[in-house]
Amino acid sequence: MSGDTILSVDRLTMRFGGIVAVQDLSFAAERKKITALIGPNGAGKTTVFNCITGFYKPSGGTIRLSHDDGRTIALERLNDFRIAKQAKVARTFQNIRLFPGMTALENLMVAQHNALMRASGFTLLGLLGVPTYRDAEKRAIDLATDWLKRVNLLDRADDAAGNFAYGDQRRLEIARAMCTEPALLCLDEPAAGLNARESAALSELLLSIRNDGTSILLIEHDMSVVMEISDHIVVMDHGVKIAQGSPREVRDDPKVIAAYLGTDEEEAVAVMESGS
Ligand SMILES: Nc1ncnc2c1ncn2[C@@H]1O[C@H](COP(=O)(O)OP(=O)(O)OP(=O)(O)O)[C@@H](O)[C@H]1O
Repeated sequence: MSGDTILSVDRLTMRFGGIVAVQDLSFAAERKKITALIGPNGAGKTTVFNCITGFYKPSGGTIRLSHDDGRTIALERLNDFRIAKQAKVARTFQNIRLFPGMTALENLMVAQHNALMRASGFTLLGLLGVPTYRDAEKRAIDLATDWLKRVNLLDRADDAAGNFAYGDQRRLEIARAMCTEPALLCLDEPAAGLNARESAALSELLLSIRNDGTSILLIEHDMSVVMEISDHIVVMDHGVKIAQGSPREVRDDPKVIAAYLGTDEEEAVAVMESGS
């Protein structure tokens, strides 16, 4: 793995009975960059995410995460809880999974549960008053407040997340993932259901997260977002990688256009229009 690589996927294969959802897929994601995984419906993108984040145990291949302190973690051997905690990989889902009855602030505090429990020494006495716990709690509130500001939801900190507009929920979900202070942020279709103005705000938010030093792996169908913010794009079709490169390289690749044309004309037009 090179010094700049944070995630290295090597010959990843995932079978469901007779279905081969992902076959011998290899790619790398660079540190402090945005890597997009694109492809037509059913290409295998979410399956790759589920393997990286421990929701599926791959049928074959390796997934290595390298931290900037030199530690390398074999993700395919860990469950989802350990991948989040030890490897510091956070993810969002295609379908929003906030706690709808909790306030925006509470959603961001829950994300910091691990750090708070550590500070309590995992005891009730710790929770009740040890200074390290109080310091950790203040830090958690400060971090949550910072993120609410960054996603323009500070004035709604005390409102139930379930009452938020769709675009606001999407941004809150990203803020919640960022409150875990991830090394790698995996976003599964963050622009789904957003209007053009919300998509533009999302692009800006993701670029600012990258510029602050977090590596991002992105699945996205909205080509205006993908082409604008990605540093590197990996294209899948039918479970295999068919192309990779910069947005310009991928946009001009006839294999990519053919893959999109073969399945969904609207998506193909979107790919080509982003290039004009
Ligand atoms: N749990 C599962 N059991 C059986 N088949 C599955 C499972 N998950 C995914 N598949 C199959 O694997 C293939 C890839 O699906 P996947 O959801 O990874 O594609 P995708 O590229 O994310 O698609 P989309 O863009 O529509 O979300 C599909 O044929 C799908 O039906």
